[in-house]
Amino acid sequence: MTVTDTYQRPIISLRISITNRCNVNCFYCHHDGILPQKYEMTPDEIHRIAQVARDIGVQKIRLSGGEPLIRDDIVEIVSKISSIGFKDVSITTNGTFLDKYADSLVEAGLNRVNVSLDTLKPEIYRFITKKDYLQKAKQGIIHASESGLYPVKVNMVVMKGLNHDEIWDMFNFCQENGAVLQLIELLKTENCPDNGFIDDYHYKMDDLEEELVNRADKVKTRKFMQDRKKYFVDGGEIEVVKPMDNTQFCKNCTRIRITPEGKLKPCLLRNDNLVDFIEPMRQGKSNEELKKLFLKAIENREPYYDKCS
Ligand SMILES: Nc1nc2c(ncn2[C@@H]2O[C@H](COP(=O)(O)OP(=O)(O)OP(=O)(O)O)[C@@H](O)[C@H]2O)c(=O)[nH]1
Ligand SMILES: C[S@@+](CC[C@H](N)C(=O)[O-])C[C@H]1O[C@@H](n2cnc3c(N)ncnc32)[C@H](O)[C@@H]1O
Ligand code: SF4
Ligand code: SF4
Repeated sequence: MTVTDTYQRPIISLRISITNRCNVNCFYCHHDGILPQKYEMTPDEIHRIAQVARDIGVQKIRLSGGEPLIRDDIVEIVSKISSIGFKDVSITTNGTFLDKYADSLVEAGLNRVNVSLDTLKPEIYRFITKKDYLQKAKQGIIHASESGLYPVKVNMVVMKGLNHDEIWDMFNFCQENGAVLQLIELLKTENCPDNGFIDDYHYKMDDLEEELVNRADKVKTRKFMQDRKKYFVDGGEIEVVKPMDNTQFCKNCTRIRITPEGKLKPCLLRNDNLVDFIEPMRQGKSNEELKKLFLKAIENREPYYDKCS
């Protein structure tokens, strides 16, 4: 059974934000749209949430944050989720702990990772993250590929005047390491730091997409993945994530989220329609009652760039 929202969008994927903590400090970070949090859920609580999600037809789990690999119990969390039997269990990470964890995560049942890396230049990496972890992040990607996680995607937020001239170098790095390149539009959410970064660095991806169309041997549209385009170039793959003002993107959104404090979050860009899940769960509600909370959150879903425009 798959549940569909009032806009006929099937809910296929749950994104669990397991922490808002991070070991780096990217100046543009939207923390997956989540406001500052005091608490984190335990591995058993995360496991139960995933079970209820499975019961309402969710097929894919993504762990994100903050930096998910900052949690000492990350392997236990992945192992508990994987034991449920999802089609796909993945993590989005800055990669700096991947060298340490990749093998244990594979053993725990993780299928794949997206690793965020915006630049191959040490000084730009430091400017973006305030840390000197470029080598660690690159090593994390290399180790992830070698450990059998597949596909490994490299998430590159494209920024005007900062890294937009590095796209093809990054593509070469991905090609060398068997990774897919994912080019992401810089986005502002209500919890983003108010440092004027959009005015300074927002890069319109239109010219780039034109170049990709010309260079690609083949283009695919990922229907249940927000209608995203995937370009096949010189034996490699480049995906483009361009959400801003994109009604097609929201029209094909099939994901729901949960915050580190256990509130169901119907949309990345909103915090006014959350549904508390953890308190009822801690009070001992049955799976049937908890399923209703998922359905309530799904009922709250609206395509953001349709309603707001
Ligand atoms: N507006 C919007 N942007 C999103 C959403 N999900 C992801 N993004 C953007 O896409 C970027 C990449 O997200 P990831 O966590 O790597 O996952 P993904 O690319 O959505 O998922 P896969 O392609 O399945 O690996 C994030 O940085 C967000 O900026 C969403 O639901 N809405
Ligand atoms: C919030 S991070 C959390 C996971 C992990 N710490 C990481 O960096 O991959 C998830 C993704 O969001 C992206 N991201 C963060 N802030 C963004 C913004 N303002 N616009 C677009 N993408 C952003 C990051 O590059 C990363 O790929
Ligand atoms: S690594 Fe991820 S969570 Fe940490 S600051 Fe950067 S984008 Fe945000
Ligand atoms: S409705 Fe649009 S903005 Fe909201 S989570 Fe889905 S794709 Fe993102």
